[in-house]
Amino acid sequence: MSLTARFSCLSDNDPDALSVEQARSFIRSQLTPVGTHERVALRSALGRVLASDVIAPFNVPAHDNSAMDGYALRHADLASGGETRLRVIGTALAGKVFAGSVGAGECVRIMTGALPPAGTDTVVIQELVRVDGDHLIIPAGQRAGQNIRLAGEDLASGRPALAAGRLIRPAELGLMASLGCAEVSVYRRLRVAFFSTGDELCSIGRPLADGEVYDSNRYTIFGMLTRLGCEVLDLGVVRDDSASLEAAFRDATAAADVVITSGGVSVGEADFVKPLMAKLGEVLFWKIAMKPGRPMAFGRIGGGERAAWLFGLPGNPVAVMAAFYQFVRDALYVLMGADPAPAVPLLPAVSSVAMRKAPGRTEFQRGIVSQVDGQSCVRPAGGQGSGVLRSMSEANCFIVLEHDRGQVAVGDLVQVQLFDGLV
Ligand SMILES: Nc1nc2c(c(=O)[nH]1)N[C@H]1C(S)=C(S)[C@@H](COP(=O)(O)OP(=O)(O)OC[C@H]3O[C@@H](n4cnc5c(N)ncnc54)[C@H](O)[C@@H]3O)O[C@H]1N2
Ligand code: MOO
Repeated sequence: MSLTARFSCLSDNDPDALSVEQARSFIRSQLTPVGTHERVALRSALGRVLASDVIAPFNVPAHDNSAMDGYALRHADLASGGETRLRVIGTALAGKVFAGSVGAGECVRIMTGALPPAGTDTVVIQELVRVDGDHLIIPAGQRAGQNIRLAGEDLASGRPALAAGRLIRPAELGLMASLGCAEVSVYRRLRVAFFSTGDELCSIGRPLADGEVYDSNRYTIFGMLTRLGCEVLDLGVVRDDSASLEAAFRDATAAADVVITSGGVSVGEADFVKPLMAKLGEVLFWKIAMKPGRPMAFGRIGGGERAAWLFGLPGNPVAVMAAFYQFVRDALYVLMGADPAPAVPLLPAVSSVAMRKAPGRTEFQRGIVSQVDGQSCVRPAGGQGSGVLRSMSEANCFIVLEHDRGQVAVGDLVQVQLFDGLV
């Protein structure tokens, strides 16, 4: 039997295919972070992963301060039932310490963020009070300590504010800035090399010959890797011959932590990729019970110091993206040091159409989720062929039809994965 025949994945219910969950946990079990760290200026840390804990060097907020515009007073001065009349003796502004102290029967106008003057313990918001010349009338029902943010309430001095492994998003940048961090220690960028295989592929910038298609996979892969913050190395289109492919694999392995290929992993005459992967390294699995993205090789290529992780993605343009988002993304996060790797939540939505689905594989349909009468509803975004990039572009989510699920009827609850997050 030829190698390509042994790597076949002909039947929809292939007993050799791993389930999506098995493939995910197997990949996860193989990987550890790349390990090398570097210090970068705070802004350059966006999208990177923290390599060491960030310990708060002081309390945040550093001092008690008012959460509202209003009046700072001594709670003990307030009558237990009915109104209280206090004399206003000055104003406390944010960024300026109020010089005096507040005695019995007195209060101070206070702005949000200002330190409560000595003697005060409570702030009453200005909307609740009446001003009568230099006096203030306060209604009953004020709680001791209300509207005062306490020192250390956000972050306590000496405690970890962020743990190593945290992916740095805008909130983390702001948090570290609030601690005065000008530089942070992050994992080095992951180096990912990729190339496309196939004699029918034409790189953009050249006219198409008969039977050729433009290579779009290198652009989707470039986009997905760049968004993940990887250092990308585009090795172009490699012809379907063993020598060129072997040279490309060696170049990629020498330069990168991860090698991604697209095409040539199925059973066609010219599908040399998998056998070569097996020759140059170790293919750990190559079939997943999913659609699209069924043939996907995962393994290690090269040896010793110069070994790289390998993802041999299928050629079909949507299969590339589905396999990347379902497996490669998480794997790259682990290699980048992210712990836990940021998960993409599965959210419930009501299907507005019937969908054909056979049990025995997980399907990732491209969908459009929208709010109808306060409820999330989803429908497929046009043609679901593995080569139809247009519906991938029009979709805003994957509709995830689980392994054991059969047909979907109108009104059934399904799970969706949104393409875009907020931050
Ligand atoms: N007899 C069988 N045929 C196929 C099977 C199967 O099990 N038995 N599986 C199908 C599935 S599912 C997929 S996915 C593809 C994967 O095959 P390959 O990884 O070998 O991909 P190719 O044959 O090279 O290409 C498939 C398709 O995608 C186009 N393509 C490839 N690379 C690019 C690129 N960089 N940019 C744009 N388009 C690309 C290529 O022209 C083909 O049309 O195999 C099925 N067949
Ligand atoms: O796995 Mo293929 O991706 O169904 O097109």
